[in-house]
Amino acid sequence: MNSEQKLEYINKHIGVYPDFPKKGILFRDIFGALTDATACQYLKDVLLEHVRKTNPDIDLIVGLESRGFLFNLMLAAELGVGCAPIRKKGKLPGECVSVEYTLEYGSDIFEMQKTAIKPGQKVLIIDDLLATGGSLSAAIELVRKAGGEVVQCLVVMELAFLDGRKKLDADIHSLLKY
Ligand SMILES: O=P(O)(O)OC[C@H]1O[C@H](OP(=O)(O)OP(=O)(O)O)[C@H](O)[C@@H]1O
Ligand SMILES: Nc1ncnc2[nH]cnc12
Ligand SMILES: [Mg+2]
Repeated sequence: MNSEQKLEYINKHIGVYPDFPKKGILFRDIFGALTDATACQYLKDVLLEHVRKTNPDIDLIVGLESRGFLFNLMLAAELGVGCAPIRKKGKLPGECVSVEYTLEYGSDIFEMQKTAIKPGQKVLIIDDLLATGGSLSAAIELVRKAGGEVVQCLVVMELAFLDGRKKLDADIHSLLKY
């Protein structure tokens, strides 16, 4: 099975919920795919294939709470690098950098530990979905504030009609576009 066929299979298993969590939002639920054993395997395959093909020079994977965490340890372990979290406010101990942001259906504060990134480390940021780009934009800012260099941002799904990538000054990659 090639990567396009695997992506088609994954796409069929992603849940689609109108008006969640707010009226007018079409929610794309990655967890819907994860209950299927084959979709789990294919997600791992296509993400790794993508990173190996684009071959970014990276030292660290940074995953966004919470759905980004589904992928950051897996990618880090397979690629032989470390991983670090960006979390919603108040969850991380020690000194943190923080950024307020808005997303498609709300707003929040993201934080990252100052010690998570060694000066100049090259970072790949991973998340499940790019919508308005508010979350990824905040993540890029935090990685830079913490002393890292953003080499690539990777998401499984991109809501391309929202044009979120327009506000992101980094290399953005997505596997499924809507
Ligand atoms: O491009 P944006 O408009 O910023 O939206 C994208 C973000 O929204 C969702 O996360 P959410 O904040 O709902 O939290 P979760 O991952 O903890 O479910 C999704 O997992 C992305 O992280
Ligand atoms: N439409 C959507 N579906 C799932 N997660 C999201 N995060 C922001 N917008 C979203
Ligand atoms: Mg999220």
